[in-house]
Amino acid sequence: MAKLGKLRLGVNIDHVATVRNARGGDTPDPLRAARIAQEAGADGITAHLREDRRHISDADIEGLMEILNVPLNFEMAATDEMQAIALRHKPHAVCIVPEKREERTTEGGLEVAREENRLAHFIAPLREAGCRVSIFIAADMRQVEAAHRIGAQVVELHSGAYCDAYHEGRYDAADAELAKLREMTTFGHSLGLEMHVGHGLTYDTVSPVAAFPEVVELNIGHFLIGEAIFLGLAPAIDEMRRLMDEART
Ligand SMILES: CC(=O)[C@@H](O)[C@H](O)COP(=O)(O)O
Ligand SMILES: NCC(=O)COP(=O)(O)O
Repeated sequence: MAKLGKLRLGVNIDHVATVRNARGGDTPDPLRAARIAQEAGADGITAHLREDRRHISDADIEGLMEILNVPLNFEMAATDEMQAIALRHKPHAVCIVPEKREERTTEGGLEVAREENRLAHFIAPLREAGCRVSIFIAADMRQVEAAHRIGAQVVELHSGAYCDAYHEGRYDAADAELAKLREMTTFGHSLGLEMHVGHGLTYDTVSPVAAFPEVVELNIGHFLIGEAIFLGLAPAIDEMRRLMDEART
């Protein structure tokens, strides 16, 4: 069987900032994590500047723009405040994600189909500024089509439902979620979208997703930062990289 192209690994460093913010000081430093991640072979760094600044801060984004040699994937809600920040920094990629203040994490994908007109106008200046615009959505055909219609270049499919089902032992549901992800990566690719997947991925769940031929990037954070406590960040990334490469063979 032919070997697939190399899959990019974007390391999300949000939860280094979560630990830092638990004490309100400077450590652990997300910028240090980003440096280690890029030295360990991360192909990009992902950071989500939430409206409530619960983890990543404005200063973190500024620092990342200064120090990174790999692309920054800047995750943000579709608000005027975030658009202005993105236009000031012009990161390589901007990923538009849904946000609810009270949620524990990003629970679902963006409702693009319901807000097509507003989102098309929202992303236009980001594209004009040279950012690759990515839309974080559920594996749902209506949303993939809408993301394409509004002019997004990239779609990131939310893998949380698959990972949750797997880790809760609901294997039939996990298989069903995986099948949706598989189908929508093929469909999105057929429309000319660059296909990414992310959220909740772990060593146990990454391989089937990494084997999807049309996927070019996985964004993984919470699990890697957790593993870093036990293994160190570089070895945790190495193991994820190994599993991804193995799945591509
Ligand atoms: C958009 C996404 O899936 C992640 O970047 C996630 O938002 C990380 O931050 P939280 O864990 O605060 O949701
Ligand atoms: N966009 C998903 C992401 O960046 C990482 O999500 P998680 O691995 O922290 O759940």
